[in-house]
Amino acid sequence: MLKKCLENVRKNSPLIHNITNYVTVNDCANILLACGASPIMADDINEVEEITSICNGLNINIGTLNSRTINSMHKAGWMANRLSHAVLLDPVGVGASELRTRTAVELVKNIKFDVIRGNISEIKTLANGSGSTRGVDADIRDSITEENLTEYVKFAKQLSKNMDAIIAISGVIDIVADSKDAYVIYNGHKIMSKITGSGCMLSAFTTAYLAANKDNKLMATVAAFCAMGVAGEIAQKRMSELDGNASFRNYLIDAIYNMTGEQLEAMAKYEKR
Ligand SMILES: Nc1ncnc2c1ncn2[C@@H]1O[C@H](COP(=O)(O)OP(=O)(O)O)[C@@H](O)[C@H]1O
Ligand SMILES: Cc1ncsc1CCOP(=O)(O)O
Ligand SMILES: [Mg+2]
Repeated sequence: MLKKCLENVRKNSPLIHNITNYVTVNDCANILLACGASPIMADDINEVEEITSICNGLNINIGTLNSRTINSMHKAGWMANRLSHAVLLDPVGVGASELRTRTAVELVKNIKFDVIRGNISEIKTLANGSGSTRGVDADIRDSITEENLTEYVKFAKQLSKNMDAIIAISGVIDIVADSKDAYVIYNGHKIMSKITGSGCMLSAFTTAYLAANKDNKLMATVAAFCAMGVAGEIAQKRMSELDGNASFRNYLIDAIYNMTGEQLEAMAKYEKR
């Protein structure tokens, strides 16, 4: 199943429209190319509907939100919904400011998202309308552990029901859930939290998996999460003595570029809950 999802991305080569932040925009473009998809970044109100129309998926990321792009996000989301394209929200830093929180809540209200992908603090904040935050990073006190996993799985399923979207939570342990089923993913490496953009890349990448696997969006999301975690493990193993987070970022993209379906199946560590 994971293999098929990966291969469908290479076969279908979906074009992904990204309205995203200016911090990690280049990494998002490169991870999409690495997996066999194509990126286009566009956020001007006068072109977003046209751009979305020629694409297969839309990735909305509020990382460097500004008043101009909020309207573009709504317009693009509306068009993507109308065309039944895959649509994903990454509520980066929601809770850090009133503008981010209000915008994320409004987006969820007005756009039908297939997947909402964030770290645990972002997802908790979105669920409650407020919450603890460390800017764009998760608050350590929110971490998903073996002890609270059952509780978080229940939370993710309930939130999926409330928001009518797959809830995809990343961190040391990842949870991907719809209202009925949840998958827990154990791949990844702690150095992934030492680069900016691992979450943004995962969101862009997941949008490509959704666009290429429209008949099973839950497993498409699980496959994307496993693949990103596996890539993190491969990239970390490749590091030598003088390598740091900059090399790791490149190795991560390389690992996605070179990943085979067989490798993904062999290295993926996930279970149904
Ligand atoms: N400590 C960790 N151990 C293993 N994987 C991690 C760790 N931290 C982050 N990851 C992985 O990094 C990717 C991005 O997740 P995360 O850091 O939660 O996103 P964000 O950058 O949006 O906060 C995911 O694939 C996640 O599984
Ligand atoms: C640092 C930063 N500031 C605004 S957006 C952004 C990038 C966040 O990327 P990620 O969520 O993938 O760590
Ligand atoms: Mg993030």
